[in-house]
Order: sequence, then structure tokens, then C-alpha cells
Amino acid sequence: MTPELRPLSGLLDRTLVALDFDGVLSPIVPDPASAVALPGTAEVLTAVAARVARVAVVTGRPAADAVRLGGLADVPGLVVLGHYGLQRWSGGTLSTPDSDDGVDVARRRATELAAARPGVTVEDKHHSVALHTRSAADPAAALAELRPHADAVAAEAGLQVTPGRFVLELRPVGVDKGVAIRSLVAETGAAAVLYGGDDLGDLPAVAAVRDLVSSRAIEAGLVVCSDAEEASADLRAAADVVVPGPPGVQALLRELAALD
Ligand SMILES: O=P(O)(O)OC[C@H]1O[C@H](O[C@H]2O[C@H](CO)[C@@H](O)[C@H](O)[C@H]2O)[C@H](O)[C@@H](O)[C@@H]1O
Repeated sequence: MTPELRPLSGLLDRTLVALDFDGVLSPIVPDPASAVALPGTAEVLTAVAARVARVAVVTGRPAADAVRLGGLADVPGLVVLGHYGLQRWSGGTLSTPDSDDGVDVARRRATELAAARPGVTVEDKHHSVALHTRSAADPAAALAELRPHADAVAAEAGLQVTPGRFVLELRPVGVDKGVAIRSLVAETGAAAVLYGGDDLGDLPAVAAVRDLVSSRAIEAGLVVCSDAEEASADLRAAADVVVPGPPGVQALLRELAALD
């Protein structure tokens, strides 16, 4: 057994399991629209859901997209917080705020930026806009060149920039995965949290888990990094357990579901 899971064994029925989607449940692919969860994901989440207080997916994607791409609609009790917590999906019902007017500005500007840069693409997520550089000749250089332009658009539109794996997201301020984790802990009364992430957007969730433990709001926290060549070095360093990508996450979740 992975020894780091041991502290959760006596707390399992009061544990919140919260997982990022891209890079954690779903292997990274060049086209965001073509991402799907690793086969077996819904089954393992169903097994975990039978043992813990709550299984949640906390993602930068629109919540309904994560449910659809993940094939997750039938996972019992699943909550999906989309757009870093702006949206909530549960039991087939989506709660979503009105779109921020700034997103219209960002969409126009992002489209102009992409049109002038070969390989840069726009993902319109309605409540946010993502500029992807994965298909550029040099994705890292394209991301670096684009960053100040994205910062200027965010300032004009009243949004924030969240960087990720060859992506810059222009999205509303005031919400992040840390806020999302705190809200899930408050509503479930969880005594322990297992959080699985891979990217910079997951760091606020890690900070929330650490803070909840140090303030004794919860008894145990376990941070899992789904590792891959591009996983955030900061997240890898902050994690308690590093596993090899979505297959490693799935194996760890199977162990969790089988804990005594
Ligand atoms: O919070 P997450 O669930 O990790 O979502 C973060 C962003 O992930 C997606 O982009 C990433 O995955 C794509 C598909 O594998 C990949 O092509 C891209 O390079 C990655 O950055 C998604 O497209 C974004 O909307 C999410 O916000």
C-alpha cells in the first residue's frame, strides 16, 4: 500500500476526494476538445465514492464539459466545480452565474492575438477564454511572448490571467481552486482531504489543504501530484505523493477504495 494513504484509513468516510481534470483524470492531448478521461475513470470514482464523504472534480473547464469529456454523469454523488469554482454541477443540474462582460472583451482581443501568431489557438469557454500555445512551433517561447499581451488584455477587461500547461486563461477574479476546496470542506464537514492536481492553477487548492490542516479545521490532508514532463515543478515539490500521470492517479484511487 502507498504509505501516505495510511492517515486517511480511519477517516475515510469523512474524506473529501477532489481531483483536477486535465492531466489528472484525463491525459494531456494537443486539442482541448479531444480530451477524454482515461478509460476506467468513472468506475474508479464510483468505487471511491462508495467509501468517502464526497468525490469532486475541481477544474478550469466548464463543469458540464468535464462531466461530458470524463463520462462522469453517473458517478454517485459527484460534484463538479467548473471554471475554478464559478460553476457547480451535481446530479445533472448546473448552477452557473451570468457571464462577466469582460469575457466579451477578452474573447475579441484573444482572437486578434491568436490570428497574428501561428499555432496559437483560442478556447472560448463562455465564462473565460483560454489562449493555447501547444500547437506553436515553440510552445514555451510562444507562451512567454504572449504573456504580457494577455496581462494587458486582462487589465483592460477586468479579468485575471491564470497560466497553465501551454495555456494562458483569462478569467474572472475572486475565485480559485482554494476557495473551491474550502467551500467543499464546509458543505461536507470533511475531516480529511485528498487533492490531486498537476498544474499551477492547483496551487491555491494545495495552500487551502495545508492551511485547513494547520488551523485544525481538518485532521489530515494529502496532496497528490499527477506527474508528467510538463507538470508544475512547484506542485511536484509541494506534493506528498507523486504518481505517474492519470494511470498513477487511477492506481492510487483504487488503493484508496480498497483501504481497510
Ligand atoms: O483545471 P484543469 O482540469 O486541469 O483544466 C485546466 C485547463 O486544461 C485544459 O488545457 C490543458 O489540457 C488540454 C487537453 O489535454 C491541453 O491541450 C492543453 O495544452 C492544456 O493546457 C483546458 O483546455 C483548459 O480549458 C483548462 O482550463
